Amino acid sequence: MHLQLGEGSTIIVSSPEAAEQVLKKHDLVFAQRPNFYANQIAGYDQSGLFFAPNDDSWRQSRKICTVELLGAKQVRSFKSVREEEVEKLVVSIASSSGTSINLSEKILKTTNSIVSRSAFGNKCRGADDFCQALKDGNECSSGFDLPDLFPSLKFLPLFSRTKPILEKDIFAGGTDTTTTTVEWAMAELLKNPKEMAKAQAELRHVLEGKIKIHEEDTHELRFLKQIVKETLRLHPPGALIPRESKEDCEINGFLIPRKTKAFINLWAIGRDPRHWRDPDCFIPDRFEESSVNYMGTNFQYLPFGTGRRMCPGIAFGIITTELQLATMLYHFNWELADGIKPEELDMTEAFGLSVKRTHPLNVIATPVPFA
Ligand code: HEM
Repeated sequence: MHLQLGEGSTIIVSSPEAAEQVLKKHDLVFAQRPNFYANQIAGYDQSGLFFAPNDDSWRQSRKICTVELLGAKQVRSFKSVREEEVEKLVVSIASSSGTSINLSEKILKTTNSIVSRSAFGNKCRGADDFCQALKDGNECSSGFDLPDLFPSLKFLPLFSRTKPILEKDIFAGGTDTTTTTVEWAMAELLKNPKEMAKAQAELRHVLEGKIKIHEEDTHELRFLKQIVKETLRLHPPGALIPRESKEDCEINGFLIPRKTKAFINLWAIGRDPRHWRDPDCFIPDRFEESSVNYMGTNFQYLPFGTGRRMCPGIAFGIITTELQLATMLYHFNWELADGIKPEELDMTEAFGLSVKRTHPLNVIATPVPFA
């Protein structure tokens, strides 16, 4: 779809086939992000990684990100942080058991603590302000400190330019997307009690009365992993990936001029009826026998994007999501607050940079005695 927005051309890419053209065949042409006015504010004048132009500084930043911060070894090294914060979540939910709680808020706080402790070594000064700012879409006034968690980074060339990434991109990118995923997964499970029961049966069978869930336990949770995949198909937090062409190219017989903005519509791609049976239904089982994965090679399923600008935080995002979900489902039974029936749960999506729920998830949690 072509939109003429002011002087610039914009294309919306809504099919797996067209996404493959843009993100694979013309990957290098579309490795830029558009420089919107909003980016200049939210993206700190393109100084962060997400909105950075495709240049040496971005390459250096990305390397630091993938090797020093978000590589498999680094992600593993933050295991105790994730487990501690998720344990606090359990305590916090248990303290309000039997009464209505705003689960969206609790998930946001937990993810925020996990990401900030991993990125900064301690809880973000003004974490509550930051959570509020994420909810409101405003700028956080508190600012962040970068302690000496990664002292070696200071000696890398361009460190002063990459510092903002550690401070803002990782924090904001990691918190918002992961929170949204956990929240939608819980909402879908509350709306689909059969899937909830199946997930809890798997957990209680695999964990067999364990008091505490460790990250390794999630490896065996096949159905839980399918739930996360299905949630990201229906609710990709970054529903529109922004890219821009750096030179003319041809796609499906159309000339796409230089500086055309392209939005890859992951939301539409994940619900394409030519590729997905009952596309609007939450059916985690569809991934049972499927080889479709997160790695960006299946163009009908791109929740983390693909190519040069693909998300570097997949491992961090997935384990944080899985651990929170597994723990909440294992330790508690869940129902919707205010007498709302599963089929009545409002699933309206809010307008914003990431696709969140319009209404918070108000629930009642009952602790499971054996857990
Ligand atoms: C469920 C969780 C997450 C989802 C669904 C997600 C999704 C995405 C998507 C769709 C993109 C754009 C990719 C493209 O243009 O092809 C992206 C980029 C990015 N993500 Fe994530 N993300 C998640 C978690 C994280 C986490 C935990 C971090 C860091 C801690 C992170 C950091 C980034 C960064 C820095 C970029 C920009 C990469 C670049 O432009 O080179 N993300 N993410």
